[in-house]
Amino acid sequence: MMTTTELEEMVEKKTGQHVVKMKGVSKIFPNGNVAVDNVDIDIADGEFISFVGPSGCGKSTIFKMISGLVENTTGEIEILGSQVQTAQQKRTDVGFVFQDATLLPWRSVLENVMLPLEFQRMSKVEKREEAERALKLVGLKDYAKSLPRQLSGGMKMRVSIARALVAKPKLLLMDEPFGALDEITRQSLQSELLRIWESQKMTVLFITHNVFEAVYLSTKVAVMTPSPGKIASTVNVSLPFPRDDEIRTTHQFSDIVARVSRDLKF
Ligand SMILES: Nc1ncnc2c1ncn2[C@@H]1O[C@H](COP(=O)(O)OP(=O)(O)OP(=O)(O)O)[C@@H](O)[C@H]1O
Repeated sequence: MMTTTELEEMVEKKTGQHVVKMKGVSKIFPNGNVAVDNVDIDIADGEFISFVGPSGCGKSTIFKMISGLVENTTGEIEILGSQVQTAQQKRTDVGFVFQDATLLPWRSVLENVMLPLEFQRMSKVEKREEAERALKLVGLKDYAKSLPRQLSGGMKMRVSIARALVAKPKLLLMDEPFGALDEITRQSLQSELLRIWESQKMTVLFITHNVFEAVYLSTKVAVMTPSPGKIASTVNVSLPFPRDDEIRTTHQFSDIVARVSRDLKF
């Protein structure tokens, strides 16, 4: 088991490179809504950071600015060492997972996972092998030929995660991926996600409304408050990895949950 200090050293060692750097970033929509106000945040390589906050505090807008879908009004955003516009062109570096699995219903599970590789210069055999590898990672290798409608909600989400992982992204953006799942499925997918994150050595940015989920998953939690959307605090989650289910019942876990919940109220 990795101790807290070892974990911090591991993240520290990789900290030479910041995967996301935001400085003085604001987004004011044309109707005057200040969705994000003067956000500064540096996210180190290998970090798992959750953004928690009430509806409307700017979480999705931050993700949209990182992915280049929405332009920032002020400030600078650097992703994987380049300005966001350039990062946008290197699409395979960044993977996305949303609350809705958004699978193509007429395509098999394997064909859905192969989608992001469609325009890559690889042979069909290689594409298939990469998709099979991603499906194995999420524990669905036996469902390659199934159609999405034959899967449960949790399995569909696993396919969606496999599709995001197939191009081996360095940065994975997950916008409330488990929000629509029941609590048991949700907890099992949380454990799976941590196992994948540890084995794939990528950086994950994760949006959730659920403080327990944020603390269980993350190395850091960015607590956001609304009107205007701001990062009120960044809380280090100094719990060791790998994290098993028991960790959720420890005092240390409850203390961090209490700290995040307190910051949410400011
Ligand atoms: N296109 C838009 N035009 C005007 N205002 C917008 C637009 N998109 C978002 N907003 C406003 O910006 C603020 C932040 O929205 P955002 O969707 O980023 O919040 P959020 O924290 O992701 O919310 P939720 O948890 O409900 O998804 C909200 O007040 C929202 O109404």
